[in-house]
Amino acid sequence: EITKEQKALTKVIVEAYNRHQIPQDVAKKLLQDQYSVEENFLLLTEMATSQVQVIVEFTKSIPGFLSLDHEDQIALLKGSAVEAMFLRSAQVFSKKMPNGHNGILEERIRKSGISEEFITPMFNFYKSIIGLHMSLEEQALLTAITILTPDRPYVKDHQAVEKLQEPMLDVLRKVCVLQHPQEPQYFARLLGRLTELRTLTHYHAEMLTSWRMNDHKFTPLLCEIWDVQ
Ligand SMILES: Cc1cccc(C)c1-c1noc(C(C)C)c1COc1ccc(-c2ccc3cc(C(=O)O)ncc3c2)cc1
Repeated sequence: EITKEQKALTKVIVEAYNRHQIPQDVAKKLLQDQYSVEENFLLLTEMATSQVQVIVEFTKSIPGFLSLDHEDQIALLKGSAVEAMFLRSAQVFSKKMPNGHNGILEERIRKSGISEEFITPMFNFYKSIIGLHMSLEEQALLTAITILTPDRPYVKDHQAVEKLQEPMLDVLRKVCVLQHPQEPQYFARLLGRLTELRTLTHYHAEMLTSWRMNDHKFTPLLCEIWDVQ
């Protein structure tokens, strides 16, 4: 069923996903005890900056990515960073973190100057992802598939990106059948999450605007990837 090549591809993606993580000293900062809106915003900015670096390194490990047109590489990263971070931060909530990160991360996000109209869809998404109980392979493959979305803005060579994304979709479909035999629609549900992620990217753009209106500062890396300031 799963070919040798597909096994090898999954192994490369899962290893890259495991290798590139937020450094524990950055993650531990979530536990410090200041909980003001300002403090939470600064902490989340630091987490997001570190997470973007992790996503860039993970993306560079995706077979074939570095052979894409360089401007397309940038367009794919800019177009998928927020979605990859939603997926990644969702894993924090679903892993019952030993040091209780998930409750703390949720509390800081809820108190960081994000308006209620975005908080609701955001945590509905988190709930729906957690409810899927994704395996590590599924998380890693879904993140790679999200990054390799051909129809991001400014991508020139759609076909080259499709050629990388399709084998990932094929192996994810087979992994889902193997790991959720009792749920034939599981793969379709996973892809449905990617559609929901697109709407969150739209909300996120508005979140950025409202933060900027209240004169919140971002790091140079976030300004570059999100085209702000
Ligand atoms: C608020 C929001 C929601 C979703 C996506 C984005 C980009 C934003 C968002 N939008 O803007 C911001 C900042 C700039 C205020 C954010 C904040 O993003 C993040 C991104 C990632 C994480 C993150 C990722 C992995 C972790 C691993 C571990 C561990 O393994 O122990 N622990 C903590 C971790 C924290 C937290 C906040």
